[in-house]
Amino acid sequence: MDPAMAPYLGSDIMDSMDRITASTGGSGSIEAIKALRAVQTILNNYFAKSTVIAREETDRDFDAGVDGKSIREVNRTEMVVVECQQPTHDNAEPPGIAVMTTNEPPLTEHKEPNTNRAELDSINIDNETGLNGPSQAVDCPNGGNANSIESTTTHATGSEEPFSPSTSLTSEAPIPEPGQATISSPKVEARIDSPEVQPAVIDKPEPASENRGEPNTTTKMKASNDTPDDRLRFLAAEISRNVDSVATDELARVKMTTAALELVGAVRTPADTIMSWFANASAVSAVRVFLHWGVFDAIPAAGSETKGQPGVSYAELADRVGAEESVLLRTAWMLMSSGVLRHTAPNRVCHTPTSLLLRAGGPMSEMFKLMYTNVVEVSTILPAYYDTYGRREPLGPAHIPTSFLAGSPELEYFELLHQDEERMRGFMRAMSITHRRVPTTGMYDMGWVLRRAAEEPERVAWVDVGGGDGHTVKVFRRAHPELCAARCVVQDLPEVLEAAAAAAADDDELRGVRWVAMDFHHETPVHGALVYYLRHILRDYSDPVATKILLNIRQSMIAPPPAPDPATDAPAAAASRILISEQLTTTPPPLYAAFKDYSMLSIGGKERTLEQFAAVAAAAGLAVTAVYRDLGTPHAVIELQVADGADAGAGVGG
Ligand SMILES: C[S@@+](CC[C@H](N)C(=O)[O-])C[C@H]1O[C@@H](n2cnc3c(N)ncnc32)[C@H](O)[C@@H]1O
Repeated sequence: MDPAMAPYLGSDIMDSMDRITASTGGSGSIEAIKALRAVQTILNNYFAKSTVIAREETDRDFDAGVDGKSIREVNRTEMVVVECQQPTHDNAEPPGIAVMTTNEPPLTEHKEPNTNRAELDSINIDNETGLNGPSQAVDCPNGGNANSIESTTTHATGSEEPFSPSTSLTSEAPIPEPGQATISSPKVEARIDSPEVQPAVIDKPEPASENRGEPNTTTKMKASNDTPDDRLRFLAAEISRNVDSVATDELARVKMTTAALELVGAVRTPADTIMSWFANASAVSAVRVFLHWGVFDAIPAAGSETKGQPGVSYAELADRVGAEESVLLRTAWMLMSSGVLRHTAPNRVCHTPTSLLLRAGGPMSEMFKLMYTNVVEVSTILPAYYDTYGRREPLGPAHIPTSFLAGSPELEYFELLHQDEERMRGFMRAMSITHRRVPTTGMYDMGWVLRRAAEEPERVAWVDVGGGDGHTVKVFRRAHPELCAARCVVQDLPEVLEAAAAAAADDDELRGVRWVAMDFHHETPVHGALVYYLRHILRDYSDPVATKILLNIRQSMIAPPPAPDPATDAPAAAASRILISEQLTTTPPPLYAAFKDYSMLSIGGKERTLEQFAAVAAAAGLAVTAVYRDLGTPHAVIELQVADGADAGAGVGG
């Protein structure tokens, strides 16, 4: 897009809005159509820009698998310190008052938020621990054989990450009011990392997309939301404001998408809204058919033009997939009008970045299939499911809608997946692309973990509970090469780890990581680790099941130490912490967050609010001690420790 156009796009919409509100009778709908067109122009320009990004991602995801190094790292964390129910020792914070927030300034290079670089640099690296060694270092204490699986038990349930909503009518972030990513207090006090880091007073910077010498967005927004028309003007301005940075700034992209989609929704008629659901559903249906026929693989990729012509003719394509040309054409039209495929004159069809992601074996194509089953197919039996089990949340882990759909209600979700090896592999592949939409690094302050790992070399530093094929550990170790592989453990079901450990043998980034087979419904075999990391685990389960999983982990944790004993002056072992990396749902959630929660119903899981996480934690004898919230997505890291008075684990060791 020509950047010179940027200032005019917003005013175009605003002019149309003015004309809508000024007009009466029939002309109002004409103006509404003009406004919609203006919004469409914005969206088209936006998607033209995002196409460039998508193409990079397409190549990366498809040709090279997920490459965490090229994932755009945007520092966008807000830390919320919640009421701290413990610990009680001397250097603990007093039981806190709720909700303080910070924003980090955007960074040109990645670092973990709130991490004190100087402090990290001063860590006395012990060569024996491998903490400063090459990332493949395997000679750390507690080191294991990359290919060994250390214990075996069986089975469980789980879920997957829904696919990108970027071209459908969804909103990604919990930003009911775009622009509200900044919190109003000019100075906030943040307890960075209790109990080991002193409280700090931090000046709140403006996020990049708002820091352009324009009037304060939050103030403007509040002033502009008095009437529905003000709201429309605000949304138009919000889109305009973010145009320049949308291709480079993730937060700007999210704000712009959220505002544009809300704007479209606001100027559409209710009947059009209802019909648009079925337009989206038809595109989903067409994708499913084309996946089944192998159409996305039969269209040549860019660069393989025949006789200088892009793509392939409809007749040739129909021939390649064994379909009648007219039915192929009508299905393709559905996808062209949805921006999934591109028509070129006279009778040819080409890939777009979206359709490239749908080629067989790609992680996005696997994600599509998973979501198709869990959302679309499950929807066909949901009324019957509720008639059978009652109109209540599925408690699971068995007797969930997906197992009901499969005709095997007695099975848990992962038992279902394991019945079909290809489906299971597809699930794991789908999980591997969640890092950009569901940030892994960049949210949590890793300072204490790295420091304590150096100070307590006998302890396991990082246990990825339900870590699958280790892709998350990989991403963490790229960001923190000091995190020695042999101090990291990936725990998962035996059947998952068997394949993962074998594949890891050829992967330099995973060499030395320990693989511990287990069933988190029954045990947590690694005791006294610094961190038990649960990414996308609890959301797969109902409250009672999630509580049981946390309870099992608590048995292995070290509780916050009592006050140091002046007689011995022995330094206490750092308390173990659980880090839950998941969506933090707001009430009410925006569309994308609601959709993720709704899709979790299919497997008996749920996305949770902070209060719901705190309740599940409390039932397991744990307390929420900090929350790091991502500003660009609805995701957060919720930190738990053993609550005051609760029994804790068995002590240090592996
Ligand atoms: C939704 S995936 C999340 C994977 C990974 N943590 C991530 O963020 O991509 C759930 C993981 O939990 C594992 N899992 C399911 N049931 C389990 C159980 N009973 N014990 C251990 N792992 C289990 C699955 O194999 C899968 O790897």
